[in-house]
Amino acid sequence: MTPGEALAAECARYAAMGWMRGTSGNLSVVVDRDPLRLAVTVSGKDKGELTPDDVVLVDAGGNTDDPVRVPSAEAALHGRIAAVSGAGAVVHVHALAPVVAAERWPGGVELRDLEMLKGFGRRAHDDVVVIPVVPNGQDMGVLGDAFEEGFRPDVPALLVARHGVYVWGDDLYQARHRLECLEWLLRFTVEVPSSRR
Ligand SMILES: CSC[C@@H](O)[C@@H](O)C(=O)COP(=O)(O)O
Ligand SMILES: [Zn+2]
Repeated sequence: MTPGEALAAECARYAAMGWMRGTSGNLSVVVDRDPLRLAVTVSGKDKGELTPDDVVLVDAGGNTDDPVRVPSAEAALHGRIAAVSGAGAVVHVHALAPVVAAERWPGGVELRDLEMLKGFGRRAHDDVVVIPVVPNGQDMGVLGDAFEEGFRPDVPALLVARHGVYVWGDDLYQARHRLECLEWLLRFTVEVPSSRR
């Protein structure tokens, strides 16, 4: 499967889950490590209707020499995440639970004692996972700095307040499973009162 085919198929899956409403969200895969180059989804299109042609090659700063296609407005953050974490794929969606969780716990969202943590690469018990939260903004350099400041190699996710969630992994498949588990974990955390957790 080409990067374009894989990214379009993955976007269709997330869109069907209601996580890419109104053209929101963007996905990328690393196609070269040195220098870093990524295939990223184009900007502004309905992510549930992408074709394999709707991806752009960008450098670590999100810049492209493609004369036609416009890369995601958030391509530079994908580049920063891939560079810092070593991930092979980065996914960003606008699911609601991550944003509600970031709103309630702006200093970081704590997760513990839940079986689904295993799907996020952590232990179900005796392990506390804190998902970092950074303020939203339109400057990807500022967002990237905030991400890097709170980066921990064992937490492959970032919540952007009043915006959405980024998750990464070795490939799109691992990133998907981490995202699906994290969304479940955050939904549980916002819906169950702290006295019951
Ligand atoms: C509903 S607009 C959302 C955008 O501003 C942005 O946050 C987003 O996720 C998609 O941007 P895009 O440039 O299409 O990749
Ligand atoms: Zn977004």
